[in-house]
Amino acid sequence: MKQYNTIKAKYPDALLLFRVGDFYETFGEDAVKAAKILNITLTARNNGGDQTELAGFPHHSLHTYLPKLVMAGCRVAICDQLEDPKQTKKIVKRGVTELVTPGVALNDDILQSKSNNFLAAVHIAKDTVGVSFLDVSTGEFLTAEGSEEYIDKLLQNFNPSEVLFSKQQRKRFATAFGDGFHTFYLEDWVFQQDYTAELLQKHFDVKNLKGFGVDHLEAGTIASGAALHYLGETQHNNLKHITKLSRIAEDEYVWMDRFTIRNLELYHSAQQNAVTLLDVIDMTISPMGGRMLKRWLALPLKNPEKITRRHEVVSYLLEHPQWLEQVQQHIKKMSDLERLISKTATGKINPREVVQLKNSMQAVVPLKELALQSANESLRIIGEQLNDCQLLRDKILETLLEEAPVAIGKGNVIAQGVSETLDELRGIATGGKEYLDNMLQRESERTGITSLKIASNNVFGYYIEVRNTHKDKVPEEWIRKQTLVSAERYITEELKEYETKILGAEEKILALEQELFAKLVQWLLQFIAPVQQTAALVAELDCLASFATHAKTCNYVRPTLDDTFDLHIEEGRHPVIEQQLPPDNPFIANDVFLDRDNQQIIMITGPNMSGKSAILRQTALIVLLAQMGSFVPATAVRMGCVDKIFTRVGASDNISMGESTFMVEMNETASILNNVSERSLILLDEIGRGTSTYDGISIAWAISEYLHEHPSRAKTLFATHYHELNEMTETFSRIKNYNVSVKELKDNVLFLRKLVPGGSHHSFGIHVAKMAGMPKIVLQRANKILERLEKSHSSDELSDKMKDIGKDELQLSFFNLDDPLLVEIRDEILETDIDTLTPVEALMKLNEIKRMLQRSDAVKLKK
Ligand SMILES: Nc1ncnc2c1ncn2[C@@H]1O[C@H](COP(=O)(O)OP(=O)(O)OP(=O)(O)O)[C@@H](O)[C@H]1O
Repeated sequence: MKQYNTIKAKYPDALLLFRVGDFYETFGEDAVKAAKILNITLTARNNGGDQTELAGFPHHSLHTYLPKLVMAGCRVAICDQLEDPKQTKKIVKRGVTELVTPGVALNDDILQSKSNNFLAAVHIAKDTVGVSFLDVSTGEFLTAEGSEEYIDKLLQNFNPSEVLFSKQQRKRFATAFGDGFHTFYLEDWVFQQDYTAELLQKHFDVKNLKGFGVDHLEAGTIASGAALHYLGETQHNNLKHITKLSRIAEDEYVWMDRFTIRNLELYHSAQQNAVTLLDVIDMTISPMGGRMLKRWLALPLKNPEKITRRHEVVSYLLEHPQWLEQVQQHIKKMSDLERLISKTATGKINPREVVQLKNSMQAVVPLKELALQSANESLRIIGEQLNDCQLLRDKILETLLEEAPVAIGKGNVIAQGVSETLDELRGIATGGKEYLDNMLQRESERTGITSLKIASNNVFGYYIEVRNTHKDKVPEEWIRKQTLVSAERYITEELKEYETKILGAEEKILALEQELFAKLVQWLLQFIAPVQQTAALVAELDCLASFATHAKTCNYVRPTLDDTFDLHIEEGRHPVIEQQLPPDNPFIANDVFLDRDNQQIIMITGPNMSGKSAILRQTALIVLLAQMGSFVPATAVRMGCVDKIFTRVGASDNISMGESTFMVEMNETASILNNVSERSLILLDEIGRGTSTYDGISIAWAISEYLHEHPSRAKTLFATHYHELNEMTETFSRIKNYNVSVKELKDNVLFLRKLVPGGSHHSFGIHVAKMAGMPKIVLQRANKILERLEKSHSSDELSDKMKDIGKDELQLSFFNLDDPLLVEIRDEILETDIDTLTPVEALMKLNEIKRMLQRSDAVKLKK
């Protein structure tokens, strides 16, 4: 326990897996935690008078248990035996060989093939924030600097598995970025400029970081240095695959804040099992392609030339289906090149994986040829840059056996002809066995014992076995070693001699194979950069092929980019919803036209559930897909590139997320108004409904007016229940009213889901309340009130009608219901003094009552 305690003291924050013989053991609090997470037995043992908890598992089960511990958020220190217990009489030397944390993992069981596993470090400086993202499993190392909002967006995009910051910034981090991450703090001195710069320069073997274009990002490089420091702390010292530090160029990508990313459900959704855009569009074949697609989705391009180049390739692939198929066939043959080469660098690659590396690079040969032959220039450039690393392939081919096993140390790894010594030893090992066979035959003939057998076990080594019936024929010089029920086992001088030779040879073979394999892995290190570059190009091809496949399957078209500020979508569809509707309920396509001169802001009114949000979101998704380089779900799209996408959803949609409502909504809307640009696309969904009707309308009105008057004239879609906003078109020339049409049936509505010009006059909340199962009596009453109020055009008429309704009449049985909102609605109606209201105010009051009914519906549904 003394040795355990010394080691444990060095890793107080980690769960220590302590190798004892064939087991990994945990003790004390670690054992309690491990037993709970792994569902293994917790026992206790006496430790010098004290009881210590103990839980363990066989060492070969590490790959099953380790991921569970790490995914539960544990940092796990693996303490191994550093010497062969057989070779020492003292306590075996032990030491931590790896510290696995959520953000620093190389284990295939922990990593997801189509997702990066990023470790992030954040450094909050005086007037900026620096961030770094490092995936030790692929070698990607990125940095950026900017406002808290920007860093927050990047954290959302890169979704790191672990985030580091300094001890003194613990609170600031939580305030700025929330508590949704696995976090770990490092001592403050790590986040010092001198220390981190020196660490990075030493790692990259450079005098300064100018070559990476990041030297001006002080906070960013501090964060990067801290991430690198952490790798050292977690015993990851072979990091040759981290070959560069790249800047995330903010100005190259479309800006989307965390709210937009979440609201558009690009790659994660607040609802469990909800289908995301990535789920729908991802048709990549390779893990590196999958990871790149996710990155492209998080960082859509702004530069029209770069986007057009991707569109051109997708067009080419669609026009040449055979070419596309062949490309995909070759990519299919490749393993995860990025992770294989990272494993090579970290020394964690096994023989079978080295063969996979060779076979993957082999598939690059025909891929390169295909790309070079293509008539598309971008593809030819990819072809030129693809490096099939012939030297690497030849060397692996001649060094390793094609069927090399996973485990080194069990033989059959190194090919014939690599080492003369190895071949000789193999000759002895197999020749020795042959000799034993000859000996068996010779001794059988000499002794006349027909059932002689030569075998071996761990205790006696090789022996000759004689059944009891032949015992009397055994020669004198044989030495008896073991007696069984029906046989005796003997050894002979000759047998011992050959055994030594064979066993010696086998041991030497294994040691030599290990040595030769290690040498090969070392030699492979020179190929890190070309393999990484090739992997990135294959990933790019895979993404473009995925766009083409998806475009074909789902009938997407190529968008046309121009340098206008327009957005013209003809028959646009929502890429996710259209996939989920049953065949008998096809998606209804809609046109959306926005520009800066005539139709800058579209007010979309329409009943609940009519499809307003779908139109807003599909517009953003079409723009995003186009700027990623993908084709789009529409019949035609012409657009100027967008530089920022803002989405805001009125607070009541967020109630379920438990956010403070109206304040959040206003804060977020304010941030749009402060950041809006000429090329921004703004989607506002029911903004203002988190407060009373009067406030809500006023705020929605003021926001729309601001956007209209703002010199940026940013394109805006505003979905709202407030029909009052339709009046804005009279004053503001670039605001246009549209509504999502419905057909009114006798006592129901039919959703046509078509966006048509003009405002709408009802919100049909009562119909939706009916659909949601509101008690009939409530509905009847609501309809009656609605009908009378809507017929009223003048104050007098309205007040008469309201008087007509009569307060006594409102004392209905349905108000005895438990729903506190219904009681609130009743009070609202009873307290309304209709005589004091103007017609508009009376109508607003009515709307408020309707909205309360809808909210009541929401409460009911939630229950
Ligand atoms: N164009 C369409 N074609 C077919 N189905 C659609 C279409 N648009 C929306 N839907 C379906 O209608 C449902 C409601 O749409 P959506 O959430 O956009 O309505 P909404 O008008 O925003 O409602 P609310 O005002 O209550 O938020 C969607 O979940 C989808 O299943």
